[in-house]
Amino acid sequence: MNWLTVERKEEIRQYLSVKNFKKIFRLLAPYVWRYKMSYLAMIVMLLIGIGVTLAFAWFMGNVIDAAINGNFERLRFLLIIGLLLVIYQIVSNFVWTYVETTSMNNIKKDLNQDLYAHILTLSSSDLNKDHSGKWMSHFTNDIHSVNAVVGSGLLNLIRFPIMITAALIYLMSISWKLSLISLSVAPLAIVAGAVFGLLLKRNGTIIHETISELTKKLNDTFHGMTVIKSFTLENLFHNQYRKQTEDLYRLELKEAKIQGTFYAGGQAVASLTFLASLLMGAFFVSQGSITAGMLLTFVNLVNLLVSPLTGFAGQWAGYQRSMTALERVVKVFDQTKTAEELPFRKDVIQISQGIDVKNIHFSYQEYSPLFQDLSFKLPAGQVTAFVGPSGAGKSTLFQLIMRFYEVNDGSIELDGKPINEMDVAVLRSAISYVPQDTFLFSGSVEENLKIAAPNATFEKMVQAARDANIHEFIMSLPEGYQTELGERGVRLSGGQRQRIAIARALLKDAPILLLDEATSALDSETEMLVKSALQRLMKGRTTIIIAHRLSTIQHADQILVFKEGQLVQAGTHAELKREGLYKELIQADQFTQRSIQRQDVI
Ligand SMILES: Nc1ncnc2c1ncn2[C@@H]1O[C@H](COP(=O)(O)OP(=O)(O)OP(=O)(O)O)[C@@H](O)[C@H]1O
Repeated sequence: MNWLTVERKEEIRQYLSVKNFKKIFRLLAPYVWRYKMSYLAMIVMLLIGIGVTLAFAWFMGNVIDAAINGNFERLRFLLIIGLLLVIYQIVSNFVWTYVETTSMNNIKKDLNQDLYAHILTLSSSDLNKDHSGKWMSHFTNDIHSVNAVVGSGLLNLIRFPIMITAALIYLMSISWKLSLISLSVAPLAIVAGAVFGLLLKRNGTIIHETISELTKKLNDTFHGMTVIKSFTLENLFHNQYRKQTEDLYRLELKEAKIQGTFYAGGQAVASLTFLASLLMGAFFVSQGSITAGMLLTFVNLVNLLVSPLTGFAGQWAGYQRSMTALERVVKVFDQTKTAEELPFRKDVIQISQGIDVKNIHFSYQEYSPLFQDLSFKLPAGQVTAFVGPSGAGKSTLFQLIMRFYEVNDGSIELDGKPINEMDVAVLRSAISYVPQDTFLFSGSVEENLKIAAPNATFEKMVQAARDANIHEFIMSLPEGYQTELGERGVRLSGGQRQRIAIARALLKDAPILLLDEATSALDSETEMLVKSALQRLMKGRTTIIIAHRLSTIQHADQILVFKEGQLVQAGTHAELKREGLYKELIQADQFTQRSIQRQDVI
């Protein structure tokens, strides 16, 4: 059989397997358990509901028989029963919808919060492995599958077998011969259902992947809008997006076709079975083996039996499709957390000796080591500058000092204590990081500054802004410190953002300062404002600067020159300027050279 390729066999094996259940139920069990009373209520309602459905079949048959026999006493009794059944159904429909919706939303809310928290504790290397659009799609897409997996989908998977068994027993008690004839379609229904189920699952999995790709594209579009516009990529992006949405449309259409065929087929099977049972039943009635009422009960029961039979495979397929989405969520939870609890701000510690980088080895990818046996010291209270060509590893050293990544071997010590033995929150509370380009959150200027010290007084915050030379600018904004920043608010220039970052660092008042000097040149006035703000910030702190413009670091206590992960020179500007890579770097920067020469003369 050619069509039964290895991949197909694997696909069928996965479709029939319940192995994935374990993983997903292990993830969801605690959430379900949290709302156990709701589940208990739903299972009780489900069982009563099956009883009520069967009772309706019984009710109709009995009404007919009582009417034929002119038994009005019994009809009155049956009327009361009928009314009670209807009232129960109305009430239970309401209660069911309410209980199911609240428990599902509660579970989704809890899972959402835990997923968010888990992602916040993942290591930078794990986070960088996936596109941010993919991370987003776990929230916007995958998590909603919870409904199908532990909501109505799961309850239907419980309901159907019970319903089938109960209806079958009831049918047999009326007429086993008629039951066997009616059931002859069952194997066909099961096989057809299974095939359609597999098709639905396959298509559904691709739909989830396509949605994830679409989210990635949208994310890239919004983050890269400037690049898109400056390279006039609008048309190209639109074409790519159009293709992706058309692919999604085709897949949804295919799903609709499979589902339509499946439901129509199920309907045909159910109708044919109904007709066959009715005709055979009529014959049995004419023979006097069953009453007309029993026939009515019987055909109703056949319906109750066949629809779950044909529907079961569809449910199974939908279930598996949702499981595929949740599997992606499980994979996120399977990634090791870097901390048991979410780090929170700790009191700032003081440092006396400084940072000692001892024989560290580090690589992002196993096959290309970046640092091998690298050692140097960063004395407390001194200014150290990292210089070197692009890709030398300067930013990576910042990442290692802040423990965004862990060293593979060797250690980085703070006051003699390896940082990987320190509470990461304590370590990071001791460091102010001023990046090249500061991220501003949606919110006011005040909120953006106070992320560094939420309890700081307004006066202290204003003082920090003054020291960062940004207060005047903030006051010129329409609502001063209450002006909205971020995507929907005021946009700041590079120099202004940098001074906001400096104000944040001043407010945080940490003993270690990691400063990634902006690469883009600022105009001379702004540069002066930034420089004087930085002077104030660096005072009394153990400072490490990644220097892109060498003119700024001539007064550094030590300069470390890196090349391809190796420390090639170390010393002061005066010691290093006449030789080696440092000299080459100075020569490469004509502007810097001139400015240094001028100062040398002075
Ligand atoms: N997240 C990452 N995953 C894999 N490799 C990385 C990652 N970040 C940096 N690298 C690689 O590590 C090396 C050092 O990069 P790093 O950013 O530390 O250099 P740098 O000296 O700061 O350069 P620049 O001055 O251009 O910022 C480079 O080869 C870079 O490609």
